[in-house]
Amino acid sequence: MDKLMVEGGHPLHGEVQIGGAKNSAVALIPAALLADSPVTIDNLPNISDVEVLAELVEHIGGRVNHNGDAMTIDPRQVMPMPLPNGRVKQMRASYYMMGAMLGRFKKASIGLPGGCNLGPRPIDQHIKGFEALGAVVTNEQGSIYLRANELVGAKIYLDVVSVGATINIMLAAVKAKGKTIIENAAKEPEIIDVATLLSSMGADIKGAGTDVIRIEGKEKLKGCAHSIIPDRIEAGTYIIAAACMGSDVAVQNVIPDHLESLIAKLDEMGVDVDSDDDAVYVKGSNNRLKGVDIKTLVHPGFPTDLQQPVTSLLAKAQGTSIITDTIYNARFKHIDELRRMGADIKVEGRSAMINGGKRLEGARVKASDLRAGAALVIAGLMADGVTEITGVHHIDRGYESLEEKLKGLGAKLWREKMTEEEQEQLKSS
Ligand SMILES: CC(=O)N[C@H]1[C@@H](OP(=O)(O)OP(=O)(O)OC[C@H]2O[C@@H](n3ccc(=O)[nH]c3=O)[C@H](O)[C@@H]2O)O[C@H](CO)[C@@H](O)[C@@H]1O
Ligand SMILES: C=C(OP(=O)(O)O)C(=O)O
Repeated sequence: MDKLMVEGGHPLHGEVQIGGAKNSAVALIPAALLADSPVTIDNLPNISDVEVLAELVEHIGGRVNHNGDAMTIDPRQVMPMPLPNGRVKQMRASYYMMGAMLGRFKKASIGLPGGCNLGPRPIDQHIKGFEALGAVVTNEQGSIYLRANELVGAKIYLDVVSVGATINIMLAAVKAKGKTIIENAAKEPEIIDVATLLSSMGADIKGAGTDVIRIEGKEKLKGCAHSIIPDRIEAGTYIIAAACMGSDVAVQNVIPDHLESLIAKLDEMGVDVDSDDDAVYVKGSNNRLKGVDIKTLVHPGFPTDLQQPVTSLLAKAQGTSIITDTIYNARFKHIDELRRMGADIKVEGRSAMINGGKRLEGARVKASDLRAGAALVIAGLMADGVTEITGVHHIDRGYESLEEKLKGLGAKLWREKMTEEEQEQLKSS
């Protein structure tokens, strides 16, 4: 087990290239199972969530050829086998195997998904959608069983705007008989990306990216090639790091429109930030950043996945900031760790009150989840001395080549093996 060491105080400058979106990749790989010939996905991020999904696909008979940032999935030999609990629990998006297997075989059995622990993350809306399409869904001893004689299109109103439920229902509905309408659908760019892939496979989907998606089911879908959109959350993380530490940083291969809510908040704080077609340019700032209030919302609002990283920037800004997470009720595990580093932050309910402008000091901290890890890396870049971050496997779920990319910008960070004693301490903490 590794820990990540970050030596603070080194300014960032230069260019960083952003990879493909994790939250697209993890849906596109299961989507490929719906085709009757190979699907090639390009611009795949090199992250552990992608590896785990590829292993799941191979476990049920799929052939996966992973070469750099391209993956070809041959789904022809896939069988409707149960999916092993262990791997499924390592990530959230293994739930997309339900929609894909249901669409293809009219049945699936799969362990309950894992992913970041951010408070309760039910999947009732996914199940509501599958049931509306005609599936019988049962939950037995921690596994979900889905079975349908046939899938028939339906009108489904989501009680909660859910990215996962929207995509999962799309995956099953593209192979259902007749028309499905998803109302109150999520509008994240990754949903459009999944719809683009499915359309290239021959699916008939209209309205992805709006809150009403209309799908006309097809009997057959074919293989195709697809390139993933850039990861707006990875991009946002580097933009925030640059705002904390940058002199002149270009964050390349992004879709700036996907980052509007972040860029607007940075503007409000006094960060010098600019963009063109596929890059965002940040000029770092000194002590003149102003605290701001932020509320996370569904897209196009401020993304919850940047709530934790941006908290580290707000800890630097002068004055008081309040950040409220309306999506998750317990996404604040990074706050105790930031406090260990000297930040002055209080949590009340779904809000964190940040009294900014305090100097941060390197400390031993624990990444409890993916974006908590990102927040701690950013804090470590700003802090005096060395910050030691454990729980690095969370970071590896979603950031490709984090050290290399940050080192390329002038940061100083490295991995060290944890001693047995440290590993024991981590397990019991
Ligand atoms: C793999 C992936 O794409 N993960 C993203 C996806 O997660 P995920 O798809 O899990 O998130 P959802 O959009 O489904 O969840 C949003 C909210 O709805 C609630 N909910 C969701 C489904 C459901 O059936 N019932 C229910 O109550 C959740 O508890 C949460 O409070 O969108 C989240 C919100 O942008 C992001 O933080 C995650 O990075
Ligand atoms: C919450 C996240 O991921 P997941 O849904 O995969 O746990 C995230 O990417 O910030």
